Amino acid sequence: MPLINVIPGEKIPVAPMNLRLPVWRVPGWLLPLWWLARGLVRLTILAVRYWWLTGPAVAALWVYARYGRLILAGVVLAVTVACVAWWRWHPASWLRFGWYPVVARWRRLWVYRRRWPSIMATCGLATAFAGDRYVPHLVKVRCDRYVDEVTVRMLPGQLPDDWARAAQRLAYAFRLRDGQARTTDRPDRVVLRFLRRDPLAATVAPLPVPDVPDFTALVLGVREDGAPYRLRLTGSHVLVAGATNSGKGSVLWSLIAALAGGVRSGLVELWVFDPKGGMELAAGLPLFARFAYDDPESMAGVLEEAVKRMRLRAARLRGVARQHTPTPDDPLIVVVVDELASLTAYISDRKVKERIKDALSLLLSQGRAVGVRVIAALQDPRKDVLPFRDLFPTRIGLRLTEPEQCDLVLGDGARDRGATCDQIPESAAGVGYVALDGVREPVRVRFSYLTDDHIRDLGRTYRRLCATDQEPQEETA
Ligand SMILES: Nc1ncnc2c1ncn2[C@@H]1O[C@H](COP(=O)(O)OP(=O)(O)OP(=O)(O)O)[C@@H](O)[C@H]1O
Repeated sequence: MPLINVIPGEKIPVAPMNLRLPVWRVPGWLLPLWWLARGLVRLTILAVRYWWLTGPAVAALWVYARYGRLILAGVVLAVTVACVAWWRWHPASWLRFGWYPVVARWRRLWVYRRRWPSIMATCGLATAFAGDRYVPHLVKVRCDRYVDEVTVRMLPGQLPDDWARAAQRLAYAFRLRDGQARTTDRPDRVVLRFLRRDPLAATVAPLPVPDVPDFTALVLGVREDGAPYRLRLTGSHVLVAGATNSGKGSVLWSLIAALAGGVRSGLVELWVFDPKGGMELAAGLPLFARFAYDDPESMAGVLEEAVKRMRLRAARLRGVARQHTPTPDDPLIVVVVDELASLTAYISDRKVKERIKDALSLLLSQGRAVGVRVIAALQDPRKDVLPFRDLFPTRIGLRLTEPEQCDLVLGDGARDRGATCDQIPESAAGVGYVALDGVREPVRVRFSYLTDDHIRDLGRTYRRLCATDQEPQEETA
C-alpha cells in the first residue's frame, strides 16, 4: 500500500547504486543507455532547481557564442553598474530584494544543502523506517546582515524542543556561532536562527530620553535583529540576574533613563534601594523620591512605607478602576532594588529579614494593578535567595556562571530554547536574554550603557520638579 506509511522527509538511498537482481534479462548494451537517460533527467531537474545559477550561465554562454567576448564583458559591466547604482540609490531595497536573496540561495546550496544529510544524522535528527533513512526537509533559507533563518519541515515524531536542544550543535556543525530554534504558525515546521555575525558586539550608546515615557514600550537597548528592545513595564515587575560585572547596572540605568522624563513631570516616583552601600546608584540621587542604602532596618521601613502607599491606593481605587493610571498627583511608584539577595538572604537579623520579605512579597503580588512596580537585580540566582522568581513576569538573564542558573532565572527549559546566559563572554557586558511570561523563545538584547557622566547629566536634566516634590530623602541609620 504505497500511500500509507509515507514519511514526509527526504529519503536517503541506502547505497548510491542499488542494483537488484533483474527480473527480466536485460541486454548489457541497454544498461549504459538507461544510466545516461537517468543522469540526463537528474541534470535537468538540478538545472531547473538551480535556475538562478544555470540561467545566467546559459545566457552568458549564448551572448558569448552569438556576439563574442567583448559584448559579454559589456553586458557583465552593465549589470554590475546597475547593481551598484541600485545599492547607492536605495541601499535598503537593494539589500532586501537584490543582495540578501542571492546570499540566501548561495548559502542554502553551499553551506546547508551540501552537508545537510550528514549533519542531520550526526545531530540525531534523522530517522530510519522500514530499512530506509529519512532526513528532515530543508524548506528555505533567509539571510540578513547577521542571521541565517533556516526553515525546516520536521519529521513525524519530532518536536520544536528537539530542535531547540540540537540548535547549538547544528550551529557549530555548520561552522556558525550561535543557534536557536523557533516555532512557526505551521505545526510541522521549525525555524532555525543561526548567527553569522554578532549584531550586539558593539556597546549601545545612551538612548534618547522621551519626555513622556510609554510604559508599554520603554526602549532600553537593541535586539539581536537590530530592532530597539522595548520593555513592557505596564503590569509587570522585572528581575535582572547576572554575575559580577555582567552589566546589571546598565539594565537598571537604562530603565531609569527611559523613565527619567516621567520623573521630571512627576508621573513616576523612583524608590531606590542600594544595599551595597549606595555605590552603584547614588549618582542618580536627584531623580529619586526615596533612596535607601546600607542599613537593613531603614530599608525595611521604606519598603513598608511603599506597602502602606499601595494599600491606601488600592482602597481608593476599589470599585472605581481596575487598573491604576499614573498622573502627577498619583504617580507610578517604581521600586528599584540593586542586589535583591542583600535584602532577602544576607541579613543576619531574622526579624528585619522577615519584615523585608513580607513587604516585598506584598509589593510583588499586589502592586501591579495599583501602579507599583518592582525592578530587582540579583547576582546569585540560587533558589534559596530567589523565593519570588515567579512573581516577576519579565526576567532578564545577563552573563551567568553556570548553565543551570539560566533555567533558575528565566524559567524551566529556557536554556534549551536558546537562552545560553552561561556562554555570554565576559567582554559582552550588558548582553542578556529576556524571558517574558507567555512568550516561548527568549530574546537576546544588549542594553544601553550610561557612563558616570551620562548619569550625572541625567540627574541634572531630569531632577524631580513637581509641586509636591521634596528633596530626595536619604534613609540612613
Ligand atoms: N551595556 C553595557 N555595554 C558595554 N559595557 C558595559 C555595559 N554594562 C556594563 N558594561 C561594562 O561592564 C562593567 C561592569 O558593569 P556593571 O557595574 O553594570 O556590572 P554589574 O553586573 O552591575 O556588576 P556588580 O555585580 O559588580 O555590581 C562596566 O564598568 C562597563 O565597563
